[in-house]
Amino acid sequence: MDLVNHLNDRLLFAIPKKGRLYEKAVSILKGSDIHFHRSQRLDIALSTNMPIALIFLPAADIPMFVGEGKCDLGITGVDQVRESQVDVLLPLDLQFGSCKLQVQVPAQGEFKTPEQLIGKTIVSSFVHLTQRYFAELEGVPIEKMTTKVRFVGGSVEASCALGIADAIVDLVESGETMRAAGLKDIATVLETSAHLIESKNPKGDVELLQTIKSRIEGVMTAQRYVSCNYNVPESCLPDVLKITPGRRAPTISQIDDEGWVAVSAMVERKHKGDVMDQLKKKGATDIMVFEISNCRV
Ligand SMILES: Nc1ncnc2c1ncn2[C@@H]1O[C@H](COP(=O)(O)OP(=O)(O)OP(=O)(O)O)[C@@H](O)[C@H]1O
Ligand SMILES: O=P(O)(O)OC[C@H]1O[C@H](OP(=O)(O)OP(=O)(O)O)[C@H](O)[C@@H]1O
Repeated sequence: MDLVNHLNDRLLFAIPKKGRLYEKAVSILKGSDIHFHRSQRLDIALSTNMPIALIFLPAADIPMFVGEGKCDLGITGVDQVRESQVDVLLPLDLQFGSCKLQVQVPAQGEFKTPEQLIGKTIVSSFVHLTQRYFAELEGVPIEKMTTKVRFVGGSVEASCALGIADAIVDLVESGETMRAAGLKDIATVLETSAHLIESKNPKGDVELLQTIKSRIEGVMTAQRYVSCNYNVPESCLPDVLKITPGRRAPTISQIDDEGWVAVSAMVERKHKGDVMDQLKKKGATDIMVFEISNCRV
């Protein structure tokens, strides 16, 4: 199939081709009912049910493609967007790929603060963010800074042990990689998570773009909330509605039992245990929690 000619009338959506963000990005596409089949080794997949082409790219390259309007939408980390210095919209925090870009030094070494690293050598895959951070620390423009920043594409954590860096700037989530390399963090340059990113000059159909955004927003909401349903004496309503105010408002229905009503409300998944305990104490019965498989908000 001549894939390139099939791209003309499609909205182009850039997806990380591998690494930390890949699985979750693909599961968001699935949750959004964007069907596709990706042939082995091909980095372009045409959606089989929507006029969308998925372009699988390295997470670091996605901001550039979206920033230049070559792709209309993308999924990547805020760290990659800031490092690329491109101007894109960030309409949705996808709430995965959360970590921090941190200044790390040998745990047993002499450096305790980032100021002590002024004039030293720092190794990172994020050279622009590192330069900007140390230039600000020195209070001078990047061209005048004395701190040296060197690029390494991967295994940055080995740089201090190998004698090519006094400190590194790298991503930290659990801290395991950092500790295993004998390093500790002394400052945070940036907090990041995966976001939906959007071109400021989209070439694709704007209505379709809105539909995709709304579907992804629905997937995020479905992941964040559960539906909580219970029966309660009408006299207890003021108390229980304080516990389950819902996203907008709870649904209250009459039931075939004099003086009783049924309540249905969206509850944050992380609070569901507490909410059920509190409802029981305030007189609710038959309390049930259901998964929301999808929704539009
Ligand atoms: N440990 C982590 N925890 C959470 N998110 C992370 C972590 N490491 C990286 N990320 C996020 O995932 C993005 C891609 O990182 P990843 O290491 O998967 O890159 P990659 O595309 O596989 O490239 P590389 O080949 O350079 O490793 C990062 O920019 C960051 O937003
Ligand atoms: O704090 P932690 O939970 O240990 O995570 C941090 C590590 O995760 C990332 O690398 P990744 O494992 O994705 O591999 P990479 O070095 O090939 O990018 C990052 O570059 C760190 O090395």
